[in-house]
Amino acid sequence: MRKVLTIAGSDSGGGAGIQADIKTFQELEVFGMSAITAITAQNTLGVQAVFPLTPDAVAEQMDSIGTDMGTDAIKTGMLFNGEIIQAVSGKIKQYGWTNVVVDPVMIAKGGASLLKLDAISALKKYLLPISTIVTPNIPEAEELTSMKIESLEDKKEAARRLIDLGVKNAVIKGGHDTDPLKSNDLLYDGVNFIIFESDRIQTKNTHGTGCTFSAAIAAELSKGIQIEKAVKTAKDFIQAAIEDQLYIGLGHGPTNHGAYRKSLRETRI
Ligand SMILES: Nc1ncnc2c1ncn2[C@@H]1O[C@H](COP(=O)(O)OP(=O)(O)OP(=O)(O)O)[C@@H](O)[C@H]1O
Ligand SMILES: Cc1ncc(CO)c(N)n1
Repeated sequence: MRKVLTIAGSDSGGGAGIQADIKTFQELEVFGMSAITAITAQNTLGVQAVFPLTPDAVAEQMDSIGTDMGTDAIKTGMLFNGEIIQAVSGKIKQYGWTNVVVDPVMIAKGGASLLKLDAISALKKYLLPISTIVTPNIPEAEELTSMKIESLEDKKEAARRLIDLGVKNAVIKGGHDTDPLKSNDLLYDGVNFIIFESDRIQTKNTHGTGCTFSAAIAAELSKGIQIEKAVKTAKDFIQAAIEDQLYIGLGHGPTNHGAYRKSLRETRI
């Protein structure tokens, strides 16, 4: 069985972070492992508290995996500060790990900061150059590229700038797009632009969509699947998860991680 490591924050509410990643790995039939960067006290209403771990604590978790089990792919989520980013990048290099998916998590839906502002430069300097794919939403892509994104042309220019930072592929997600009917994602591999179209689902229950999407890409890459196909599966996975609503909590509820596999079973019958 292929193994995938998530390096991310814990979401007590179970919809985002480590919890979303492990559920996604399980559904896509890969063996999930974790290195926790921070513990958040969080629910569908927002983030009540953040308790970061030390860079050494993160590095030791990665050593535990590196010296025994190894991994076929990695996904990074909430990294919180520059010191953790440096520790994570150093360990990825030390173990020569490939298939590195970086979800540059910055701000939670309720506005809480999950990455210190001064850590953005560390992300660009240490992590993006050793990444296979980066998966920003629109505000994150704007931060990383220092430009405003208001059109498809802007998205393409931002994707080009991300590749210039050393990452091999970039997918700019459409969840925060102003288009009321579509939530399209744009993939750029340094040569071609590919648009992954989907209808925008009218719902407030989109907590953890970005975590789930990037975890699904990592799961597929661990199986040796090519980037374009991995992103397509991730897109189908998140579309199914948002569509099959759970109505948990009073705020932005989680998505249903079991929906994609359920839909595959139903089409087989
Ligand atoms: N309402 C929606 N309908 C359909 N797809 C959506 C919707 N909202 C988000 N998506 C899809 O979910 C994925 C994640 O995108 P999004 O831009 O929401 O990420 P994010 O802001 O990083 O998520 P989060 O911070 O909640 O984890 C993308 O594939 C996007 O197109
Ligand atoms: C722990 C954690 N990681 C990522 C996100 C972004 O969705 C969140 N809300 N919480």
